[in-house]
Amino acid sequence: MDINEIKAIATTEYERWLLNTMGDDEAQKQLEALGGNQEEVLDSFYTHLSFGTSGMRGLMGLGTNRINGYVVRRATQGVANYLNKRYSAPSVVISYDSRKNSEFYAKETAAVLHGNGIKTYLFPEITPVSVLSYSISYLKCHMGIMVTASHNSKDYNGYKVYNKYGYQIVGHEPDLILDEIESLDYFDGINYDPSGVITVNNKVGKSFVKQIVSMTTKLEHDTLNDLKVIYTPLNGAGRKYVKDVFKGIGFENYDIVKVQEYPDEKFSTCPAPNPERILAYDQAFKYLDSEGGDIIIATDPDSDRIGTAIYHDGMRTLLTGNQLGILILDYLCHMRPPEAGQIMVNSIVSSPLAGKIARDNGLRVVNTLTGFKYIGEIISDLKSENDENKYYYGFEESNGYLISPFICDKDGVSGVMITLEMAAYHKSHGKDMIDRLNELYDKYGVCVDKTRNYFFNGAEGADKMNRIMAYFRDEVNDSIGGLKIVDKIDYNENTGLPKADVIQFDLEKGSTLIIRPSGTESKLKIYSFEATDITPVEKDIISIIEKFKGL
Ligand SMILES: O=P([O-])(O)O[C@H]1O[C@H](COP(=O)(O)O)[C@@H](O)[C@H](O)[C@H]1O
Ligand SMILES: [Mg+2]
Repeated sequence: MDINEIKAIATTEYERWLLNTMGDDEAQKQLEALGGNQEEVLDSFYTHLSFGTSGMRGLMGLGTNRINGYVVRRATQGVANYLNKRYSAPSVVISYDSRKNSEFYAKETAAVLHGNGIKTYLFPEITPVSVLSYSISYLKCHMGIMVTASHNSKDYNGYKVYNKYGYQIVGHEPDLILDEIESLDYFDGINYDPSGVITVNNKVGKSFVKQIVSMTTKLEHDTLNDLKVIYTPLNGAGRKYVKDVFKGIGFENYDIVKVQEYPDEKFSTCPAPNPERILAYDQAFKYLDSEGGDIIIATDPDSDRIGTAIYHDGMRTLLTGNQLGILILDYLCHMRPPEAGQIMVNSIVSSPLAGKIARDNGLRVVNTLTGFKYIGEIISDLKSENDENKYYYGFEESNGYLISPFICDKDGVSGVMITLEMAAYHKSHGKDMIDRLNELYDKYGVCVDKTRNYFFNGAEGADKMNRIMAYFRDEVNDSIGGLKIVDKIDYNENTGLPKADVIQFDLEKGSTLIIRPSGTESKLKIYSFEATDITPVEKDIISIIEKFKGL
């Protein structure tokens, strides 16, 4: 389809929405405001939101390619139809984070599910997504839904869907649910009944915290409390649970960044509430500068990502998701050595250094595609064979960690606990986290990892990203930036993993480059792992991307 046909479809759909939202004054106002901007109409209506790496996610606003009440209710009606066909008496638990409209969409989701005769539980307040995952088995539900756009900026929202095992839907399930959704209209055939939704009681959360506290590595009280932590929930759902875990393990030496302690739907002091980005630590560093402290720990708004930053040699230093993953692995191996047959699971974009350390400690390493759902699937398979003890640890590059198979999703709350214990342990040996990392580089070889993001907005951006991927797939075969390509893996071919739009280049001198479009944001991600300086490679890649950007 060429761009003019796509524009025509978007305009027709826009006009249909104008007609069908009569009576909804707010929607009419927003649609009319959109009307003057052709590009906005195109982006809002050129496609229907679909399931990406982590559910349905998009900018909030009116349109089929946006998150709004109409899109949420239609998606939920599709989910309800799917569940009612599959189970005789399905039940669902719903949670939400702190962003604008999250509570409203969660309530709309509950009303539609209940309107379809589904037993529906709703958390009474903002709750981490890992608690939602936990609550699915606790409440014996068939599904869980979390309203969140995770770490994205304030204008986004989304809808994560969990299966009855507690990980985000994978394989054919998203397609089956999408088929149901796509057979529906946005304005008709949606059942709705907000009465009779059950409020989740606080036993679930208490049991979750108890589980986490039982996973502590039990440092001496003084060793633990010699570390001063500045914690920021980035205005999200982590605060209450993290505080309860601190209490449970006897940790008192912390401050919470005041301006980020409670929800602020504008994320005024952290416009990018993403623990992967140094910007997110700005307030926490200011706090540390005035109040003192050893490390900063941050969780994202739905509290499944966690990151950490310190002053090292006087410089503000953010650990990458891989570095933190490696340090947690190293610490765990020291405190509770792996048993024979145990596995570490990580994604294909995780640092090869983690694999080296894991193997050296007797672990078997299993790689998955990007998306913690694939790690969750492995845990769930182990559970179904009563083999969950084989799971030792799992992590992914984008700041997701899980130190025990007590749930099937990454968890920021236990992540905070283990990070603080690891840092306290190293402090008691006169080191900070970077010192320990350098020791690991000395032992296993340097592996510098970097993830670069290139944003491409809207319909045209999506098209450009496709063309860039095609270019790397078809045209780049011999060398990049003067380094010879030793091996090239296209994950769209048979690699033993599900097919995915990912290309990996193994270069001479032990470097690796991986390119893929993000499944959660409109951007291309380029990951590099280098044993050597690959600045020329970086330059080459950037010039290719810039060329396409300008086209
Ligand atoms: O947003 P979160 O914290 O749920 O994190 C989500 O996005 C990450 C990055 O995905 P992508 O590279 O496709 O953008 C995934 O690895 C993760 O498993 C997923 O849950
Ligand atoms: Mg998140």
